[in-house]
Amino acid sequence: MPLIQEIHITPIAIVDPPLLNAAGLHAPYALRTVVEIVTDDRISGISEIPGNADIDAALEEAKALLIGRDPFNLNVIRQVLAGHFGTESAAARGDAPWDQRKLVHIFSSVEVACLDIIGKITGRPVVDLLGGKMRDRVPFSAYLFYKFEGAGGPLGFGTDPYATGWAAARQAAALDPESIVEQARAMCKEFGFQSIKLKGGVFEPRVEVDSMLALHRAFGPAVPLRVDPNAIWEVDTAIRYGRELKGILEYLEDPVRGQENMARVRKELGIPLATNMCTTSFGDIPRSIELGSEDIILSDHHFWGGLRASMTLSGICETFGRGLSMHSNSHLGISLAAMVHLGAALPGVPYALDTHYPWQSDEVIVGGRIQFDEGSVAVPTGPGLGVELDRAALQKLHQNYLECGLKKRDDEIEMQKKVPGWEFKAVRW
Ligand SMILES: O=C([O-])[C@@H](O)[C@@H](O)[C@H](O)[C@@H](O)C(=O)[O-]
Ligand SMILES: [Mg+2]
Repeated sequence: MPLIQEIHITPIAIVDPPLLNAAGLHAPYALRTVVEIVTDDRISGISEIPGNADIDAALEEAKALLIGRDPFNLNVIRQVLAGHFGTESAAARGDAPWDQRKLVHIFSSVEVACLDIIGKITGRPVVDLLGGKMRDRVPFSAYLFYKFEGAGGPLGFGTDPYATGWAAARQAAALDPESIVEQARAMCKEFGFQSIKLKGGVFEPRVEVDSMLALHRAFGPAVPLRVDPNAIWEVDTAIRYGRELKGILEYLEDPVRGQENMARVRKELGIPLATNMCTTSFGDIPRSIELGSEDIILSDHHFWGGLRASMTLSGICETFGRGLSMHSNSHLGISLAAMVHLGAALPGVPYALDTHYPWQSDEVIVGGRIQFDEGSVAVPTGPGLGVELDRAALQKLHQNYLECGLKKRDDEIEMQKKVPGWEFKAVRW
């Protein structure tokens, strides 16, 4: 029986453009942590999670609980980690209840790396360990951002992996409806996406609704649209502007903060609401059902405690008539591969999944960037995740981490560097 012998935790910094959101501005680097677990018979499994020095320290602490354990026994591993880190309540997590949870992040990183090991031992792809493949290709959506001009990182994108207009469009500023339409055209041309999401919460709702109307005019009714103001609107604002968007949106994502407010907007508007901010853990489900706070839960295996937990969530969604899709943050190919295995195992994928991947240019896997074909990614067929760590790239990206000085994501501070005095407001309009 193979046992966990080594755990390597490597924080990395990847170039990220100056993207805008309700919390402020993306820093020139986004942080990720790559975890590698090695068994005593030298089988290695990998995973990638959002980077944060506190989570990295907790992962270091978890090592002692994990070394010597059977990577196949994920149930015991989770129980041991839960016993140590506890389950943090939403109340304890304050204003951002979806974030900063040690247990979900740590277990997700350990689970994905162990599934990679199990896949390599059994010779099966991770999707098979999740119950088997329902589709060969997983569809993703274009993910547009208002942004300042520039590419991020002091060296810019370096050798840009994208040859088409996307390389230029990714550098261009996008601060109004016209430039958002241009960004959408370039991104869809490069990746073949067939649905479009706009990250909102940046400008006053009038501008953002006009951007959605411009996208609708440019792409027509066949391309599903979504907008995500990251819960920065008042209930009345969401209802007023939501009415204008009725008929052109596939769903409206987190227009307002909290399950009660989401339920009020949903009842009033009658258009599907999606969330990755109000129902964000299993503990939130009973209240979500009671109130009817959303139609679609945007899962994320990094935030819901792994791939198998996301399968469990899918069953709950099916039982209670909720849709399920996927949320994303800035990420590389290890996370994308895990998302694709999960997306292939889900019983249905009625909505194209979110991914920030087009905004990144770095990669940490052998063979470079994962390819999209007509907006979809083919499910890797090799054993485990089907992607291998590029150790030279890992070292380079770790060096970026050491040099960039960032220890956690803070979009508010980044925005203040551009706009002195700018302050985050949980609800702005
Ligand atoms: O990267 C961003 O700016 C996004 O706003 C991200 O932080 C969100 O978590 C996410 O993409 C979302 O759908 O809310
Ligand atoms: Mg969202």
